[in-house]
Amino acid sequence: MATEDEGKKSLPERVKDKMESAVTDRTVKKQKAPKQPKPPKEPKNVKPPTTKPAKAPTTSTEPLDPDAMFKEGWLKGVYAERPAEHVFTRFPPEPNGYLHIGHSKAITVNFGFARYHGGDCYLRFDDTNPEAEDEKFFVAIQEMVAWLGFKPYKITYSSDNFDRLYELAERLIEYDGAYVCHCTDEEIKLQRGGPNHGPRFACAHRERPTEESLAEFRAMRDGKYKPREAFLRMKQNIEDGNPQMWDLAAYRVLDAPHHRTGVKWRIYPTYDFTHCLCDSFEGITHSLCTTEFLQSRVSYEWLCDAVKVYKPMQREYGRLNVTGTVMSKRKIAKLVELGVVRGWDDPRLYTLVALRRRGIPPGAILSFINELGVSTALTNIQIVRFEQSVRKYLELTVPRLMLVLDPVPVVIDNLPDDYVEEVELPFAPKDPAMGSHMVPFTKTVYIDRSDFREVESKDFFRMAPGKSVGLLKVPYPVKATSFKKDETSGRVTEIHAEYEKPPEGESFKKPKTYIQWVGKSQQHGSPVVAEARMFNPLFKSENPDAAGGGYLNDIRDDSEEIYPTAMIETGLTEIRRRAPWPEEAGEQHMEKGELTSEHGKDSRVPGLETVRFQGLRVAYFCLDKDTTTDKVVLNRIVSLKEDAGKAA
Ligand SMILES: Nc1ncnc2c1ncn2[C@@H]1O[C@H](COP(=O)(O)OP(=O)(O)OP(=O)(O)O)[C@@H](O)[C@H]1O
Ligand SMILES: NC(=O)CC[C@H](N)C(=O)O
Repeated sequence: MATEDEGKKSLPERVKDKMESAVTDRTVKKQKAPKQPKPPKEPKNVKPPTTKPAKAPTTSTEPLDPDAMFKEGWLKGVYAERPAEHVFTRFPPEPNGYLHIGHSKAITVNFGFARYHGGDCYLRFDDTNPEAEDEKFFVAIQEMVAWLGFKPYKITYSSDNFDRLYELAERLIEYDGAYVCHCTDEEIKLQRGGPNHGPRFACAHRERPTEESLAEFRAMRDGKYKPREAFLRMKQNIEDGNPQMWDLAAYRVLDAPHHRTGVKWRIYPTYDFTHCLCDSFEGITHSLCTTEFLQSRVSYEWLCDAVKVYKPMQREYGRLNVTGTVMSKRKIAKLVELGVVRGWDDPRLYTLVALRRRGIPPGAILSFINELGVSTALTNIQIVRFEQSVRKYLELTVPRLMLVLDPVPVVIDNLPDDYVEEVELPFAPKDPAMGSHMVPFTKTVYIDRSDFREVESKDFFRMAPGKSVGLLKVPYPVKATSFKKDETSGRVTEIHAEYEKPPEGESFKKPKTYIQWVGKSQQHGSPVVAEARMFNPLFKSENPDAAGGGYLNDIRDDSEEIYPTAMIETGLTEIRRRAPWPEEAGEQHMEKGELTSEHGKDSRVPGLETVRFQGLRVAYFCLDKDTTTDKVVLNRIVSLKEDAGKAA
């Protein structure tokens, strides 16, 4: 039976310790400072950031130092530029969709950076676009941050600052840093100049008196204008080569109630006006975002200076993009609408809810991001590389048991009808500390159809008539003697065999191969019958969007293969009881009842996807949320080897 020796840590626990130390307080380098945000001191010597990414091991199975991405490379350089006493970062999603795998990089970078430096990270909902926002996304985003093992210092909303932002907008007008403009989109396009439009030029509104702009801005606020009839523009520097300085919009009129402020506002601040100021209000020391905001850094700094507030430091890292899939909200919505996938959490998608449902442990995602390292370069990663990283993580962590996907009964004729021999199976052959469990070896056992051949051949070492094969952990081999077939389908329905127990004192020839099996014993509750869902990539090509006819024409027919009568041995009961085994940072959070969404029936109970195991010789699996008291449903997390998973 499984040992529960608390004093001595098992291999997975040690591995987990190593991998999770990025998300626990144990490795925090400094004592936590008081939690009041305060502007940091400027560094005396500003060193340029290095763009060397943390080194990822290519062949080693040793887990990488979980803090590598902060200790080395670009993020090390970012800290060196501003070695703040108390680091404050923020993760600022727009609450307009489900997070995807790319966001896990942003979460790990921001929360992880703060934690590594003994600081804090805000979860700030960037909710300045009421037309696209929805309550369900607020919950889903919080849940994903917790699932990855992070706890926000505070959950804030850009909209919390609407009053303060409005005041600063008036101040900016008074400082002659903004004006109310009535130009149309077409006029603005012309003003911006370019090859077909001639030189850049300012519009007439730019020079209107500040009192007039102030009055017009108040009129915008009070409902005088309809959307697009007026907007507040920052008076930046249209001579600058950077388009982010060409008098960007600061406020626009919108006819949409806001989920938090209701109908109080008719004008809403833009991203360019809001983001840097919210960063400033929260005392953010390092505002880490993706490289598409590189040019925005100039307007970010300009605005903080223009309204004379504390200026955080924005730095930009490369996005994480997974190829061979689609991540755009609109495209995923279409797949859901057309019924190509089961929902936003379909295990073939790369949303975080989908990865969770597929059984990917949160620690495997953190470890993957850490392996990739952070630099300013865009990271394009193939699905197979992600899966390889997950496989490596699971290999070191989850328990094993026996499962047959497509079972065929083997009747061992020379055993008595009621024969039951309890056979001990370790949960992790290389790690005795994970313990073992007993499985019933019986007169009828089930093996996988692929492990039997009707005609034996020299190069086949599994079960065939006249050939001996080992059943994992069963003391002696079995030899197939005959088999029955269904004449219509041509499928083998039953195999007969002999147990090759030698006479007392005689030795026996060890078989070349051992195969997995599941015993048949009602008394032991064996087998457990399950529907196994085997997932392959959803798309045929690396770039589904470029496929002829677009991504909808690139969908594989075999992206999901179902084995309706897979069989699992009794070890599942213990793995279920102990789940999550090993414990995962974010999944522990769930047990503490910190989540609020509808995930599972009771969000305080770890989800079914935390019941993970390696089906020996088959693949890594978890329980799917479709599992009920009457039916077990399995998801294949990843195959055991890369090739098996790629079979197209
Ligand atoms: N692929 C990605 N890789 C790394 N970080 C990302 C990625 N996508 C978004 N982020 C970052 O996550 C944070 C919050 O994202 P937000 O939801 O506002 O982004 P987005 O760009 O709208 O995402 P989407 O890809 O869904 O359009 C931002 O700081 C953003 O830069
Ligand atoms: N600076 C940022 O991180 C940008 C966040 C913002 N919510 C966006 O993606 O548009």
